[in-house]
Amino acid sequence: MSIDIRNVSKDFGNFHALRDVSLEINSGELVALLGPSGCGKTTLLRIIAGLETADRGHILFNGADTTDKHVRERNVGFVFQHYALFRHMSVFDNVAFGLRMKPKAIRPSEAVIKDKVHELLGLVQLDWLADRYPSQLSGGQRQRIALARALAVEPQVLLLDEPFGALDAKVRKELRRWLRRLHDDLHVTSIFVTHDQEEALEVADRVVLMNSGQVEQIGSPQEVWDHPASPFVYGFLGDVNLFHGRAHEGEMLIGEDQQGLRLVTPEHSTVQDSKAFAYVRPHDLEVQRYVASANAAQPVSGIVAKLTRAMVVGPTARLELVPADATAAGSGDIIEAHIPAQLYRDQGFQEGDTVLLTPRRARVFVAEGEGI
Ligand SMILES: Nc1ncnc2c1ncn2[C@@H]1O[C@H](COP(=O)(O)OP(=O)(O)OP(=O)(O)O)[C@@H](O)[C@H]1O
Repeated sequence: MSIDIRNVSKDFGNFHALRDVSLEINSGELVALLGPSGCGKTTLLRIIAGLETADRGHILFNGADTTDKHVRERNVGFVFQHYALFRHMSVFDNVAFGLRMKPKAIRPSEAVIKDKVHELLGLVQLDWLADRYPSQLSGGQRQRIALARALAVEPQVLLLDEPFGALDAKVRKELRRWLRRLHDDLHVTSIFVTHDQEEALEVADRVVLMNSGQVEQIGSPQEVWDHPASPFVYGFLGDVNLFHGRAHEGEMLIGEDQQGLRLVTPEHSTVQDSKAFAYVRPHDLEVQRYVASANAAQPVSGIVAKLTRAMVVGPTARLELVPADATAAGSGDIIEAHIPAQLYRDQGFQEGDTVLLTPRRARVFVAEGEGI
């Protein structure tokens, strides 16, 4: 089932929870809605489900408007962060619930229900827990049972709202791999809400980045990671350093003229002396020992910084640095660089060293309203 979200807006009083959101989800796709707390992810999910109505816009399932369709007619399965299992029912009865609630005319026989429930419990690999009660399950097991229950009525759309949000990091990781495999087997059109970028990038076919009720970018995990469309997306997807400077005719200067760094930005070739920001991921910063030139007038091509802290655990050395020229980074900002631990040892770096930082890759954004 394809889902077409067309120009959906929703206000709560004076607050704009969703502003003109449009999005097309292909049949069988697994899409992640990703964004910070309060950006409108759950509201959008609830509107798709029919639990909430949009003030403006439409939701189409397979091209047909759902506006007048009750939540029960939409054939949607849900899984929420807080396991909504019935505490007084066994695992078996929880999974059977949706089937037993069907109108008599289409309700399967108890024998068919039994087979179906065991098939679903097998699918989520928990058949051996059929007789237990929810209180006797781990958090991860409860979420898998919640998913089995949602799948029991063969929904055409599966909506998952932070399904693994309450679980610890290790279980979350296991479950998201498991969810991906399950989706590859079943191909139910699924929308997955999360504020965890790693989760979204690992699980989804496409990621929808939301901010303040709007869609900032839609793309495959690779696309949004490699080509963030806005400073917000860059900052939201992973660690990033922000450098301040000015852009002019295809070049950005970070820091003071003689002690700064020039970045070539052909995409801003028409910009005239505008405030600009460069985003650089910690692993895209090259770190070298700094040797001051005897000729003070000779320009330095890089950012001179002091290594204030080094965490060398495992294969990566995570370095915290403070720029010598405070105008290069935001005032008081620490620069983060990640280099191979072996390189750190080979170079004999130590806390307190002065080093030269040069970005291998940077993304420059010109301040809004300035430049072209
Ligand atoms: N029924 C409501 N009445 C008033 N405001 C609401 C209501 N539901 C949501 N909001 C507000 O709308 C905004 C978006 O809420 P929503 O739950 O969609 O965000 P979210 O992106 O899912 O956040 P989180 O990750 O914290 O769950 C929030 O500021 C929230 O306070």
